[in-house]
Amino acid sequence: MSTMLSEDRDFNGLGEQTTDGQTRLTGGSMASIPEYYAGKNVLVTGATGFMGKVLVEKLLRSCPEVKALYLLVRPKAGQSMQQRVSDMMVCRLFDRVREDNPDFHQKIIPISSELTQPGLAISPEDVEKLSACINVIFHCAATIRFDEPLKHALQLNVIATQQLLSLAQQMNHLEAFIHVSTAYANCNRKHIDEVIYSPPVEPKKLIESLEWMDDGMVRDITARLIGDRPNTYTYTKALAEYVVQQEQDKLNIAIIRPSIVGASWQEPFPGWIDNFNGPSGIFIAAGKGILRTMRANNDAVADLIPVDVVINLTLAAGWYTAKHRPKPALVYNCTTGGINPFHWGEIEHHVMLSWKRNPLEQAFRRPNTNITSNYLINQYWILVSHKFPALIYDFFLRLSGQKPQMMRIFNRLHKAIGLLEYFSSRDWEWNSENMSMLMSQLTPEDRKTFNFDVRQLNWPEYIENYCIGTKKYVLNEDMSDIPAARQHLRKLRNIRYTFNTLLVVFIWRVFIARSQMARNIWYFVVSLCFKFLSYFRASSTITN
Ligand SMILES: CCCCCCCCCCCCCCCCCC(=O)SCCNC(=O)CCNC(=O)[C@H](O)C(C)(C)COP(=O)(O)OP(=O)(O)OC[C@H]1O[C@@H](n2cnc3c(N)ncnc32)[C@H](O)[C@@H]1OP(=O)(O)O
Ligand SMILES: NC(=O)C1=CN([C@@H]2O[C@H](COP(=O)(O)OP(=O)(O)OC[C@H]3O[C@@H](n4cnc5c(N)ncnc54)[C@H](OP(=O)(O)O)[C@@H]3O)[C@@H](O)[C@H]2O)C=CC1
Repeated sequence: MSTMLSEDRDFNGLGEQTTDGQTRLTGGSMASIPEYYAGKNVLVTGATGFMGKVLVEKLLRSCPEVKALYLLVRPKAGQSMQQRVSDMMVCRLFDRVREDNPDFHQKIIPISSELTQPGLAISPEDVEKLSACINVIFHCAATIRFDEPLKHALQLNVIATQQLLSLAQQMNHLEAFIHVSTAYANCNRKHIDEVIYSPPVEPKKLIESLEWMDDGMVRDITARLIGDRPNTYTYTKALAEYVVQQEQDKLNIAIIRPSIVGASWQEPFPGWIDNFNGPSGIFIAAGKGILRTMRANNDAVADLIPVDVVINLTLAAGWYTAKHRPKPALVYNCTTGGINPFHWGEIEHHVMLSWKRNPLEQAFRRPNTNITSNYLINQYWILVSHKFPALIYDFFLRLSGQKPQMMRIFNRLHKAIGLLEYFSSRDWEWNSENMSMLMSQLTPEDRKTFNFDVRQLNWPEYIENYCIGTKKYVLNEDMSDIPAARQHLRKLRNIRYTFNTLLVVFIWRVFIARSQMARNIWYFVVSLCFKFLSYFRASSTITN
């Protein structure tokens, strides 16, 4: 890989590598990223998802001469694919593109596709159209659920990728195929290089075996199959990388491996986020005062990466792959830990600070989350700070004739944090040399427009914008309501003080009623207080 890199660096804008490994001199300086995408037809899968949307927006905004974006979209939840794409384009994420070019939607061509179906359920006419015009593919679609049944995860993350690769081979003008993987595809290793590791099993054999098994049988063998990986997601993403690698002789391929993708850092505006995945749901649950404890290692690196950084790198990788056609295919570990590390303990601190400054509306309790790596301590706080308040709250809901709901919310939260704990309790080392190499290949202008230099990332500022982003864009809360949210937190504090005082008095009353010793202590403390009071009164009378 390192030989490959140095060879690539030598091109430095002077030549291109052809598919048969020959270097063809182009004799001039290399086109910038926007110049490269000008006039190109780009195919995007997963465009309605978190990262796909940001990719579409950035491509339209920073490469305004791109010819067309073909989006593979399925109808969902009673909405046609056309309706879904129209809804996507009116969302706030596209405000800046809309300002620059109100007609940007004309460049977007939705193609009906259900990736889990044979042939991706693309009509023959559309296949013909795509085969004739597509220049670059960005494959973002995947199931990212950690509890996905193996068969479905395999269908979408592996088989659909295989089918897309077959389609790509029919495309006459394809210059680059960019596959979005995850930095955790090989999370069973501590140190992860920018190489494709041997798959845990030959994907073809697994696909054939699972074909005849019913869901129950697959469920029974899933744990054995995934082995030391935590879920079917990371397992199938590892298989998908291998499947992509198999085609590297026929296509110009790159694999992007982002770590934990968070809200945007700078673009299109700081803090943009639209989902509860990964840390976002945790931050929100902490801000609402629901999450009080979670298992995480304070000193482990929290490898968050802003979504705009990932997308800038992905677009740059598309440009580089098309121009240089590196063989073997390059893998880009898109991570922050080795360059600008930040730890879960620091994240906790800054998230709490941020919620103090910009509280969420209608919090259940005052935000106060603590992370611990100790299982027993965590279980204790779950009982005291999650289950006990939930029981009391549900009891009052029942008394007032309403349906109890808090315990149900906590059960869902516990399921979610149970699935995330694996990632917050360990740390990994990723080699990210290719990210640095790619940066060195950009023109100074592209380095600004497609910035993925995470050395400049100021974590406290980023975390604050991230929390504000979840408030504004996920929960649709208004920033002007912050004074009311603060007032609500003060009310909660007073309720808590009153509750604690009543609890102490109650417990003490029970003790006094039952124990002579408790009564003696009580009389002793009360008489001591009286003595102090009369001493202070006497001394203040003398000084007056
Ligand atoms: C404060 C300090 C803290 C510091 C420590 C922080 C530690 C953080 C650790 C984060 C580690 C993240 C690691 C990720 C690593 C892999 C990265 C990737 O490659 S891949 C990327 C990572 N991949 C992932 O992150 C996927 C992980 N997620 C999953 O696998 C599943 O969501 C699930 C199994 C957790 C829940 O399944 P299920 O119970 O079936 O629930 P559904 O999903 O069906 O959602 C139902 C509805 O609830 C909504 N909602 C959801 N959450 C929340 C919330 N917290 N609240 C409120 N609402 C929430 C949801 O929007 C939906 O609404 P609607 O659409 O119905 O209106
Ligand atoms: N988010 C993260 O933290 C990370 C994500 N990644 C990778 O980045 C990529 C994008 O992730 P992200 O944007 O967060 O994921 P999302 O869940 O937000 O988006 C997934 C996309 O895939 C599409 N999709 C899912 N199933 C099908 C199907 N059967 N047919 C057609 N389209 C389908 C979804 O479409 P629909 O709207 O119709 O459901 C959606 O557009 C994935 O490959 C993921 O592995 C890697 C590291 C971290």
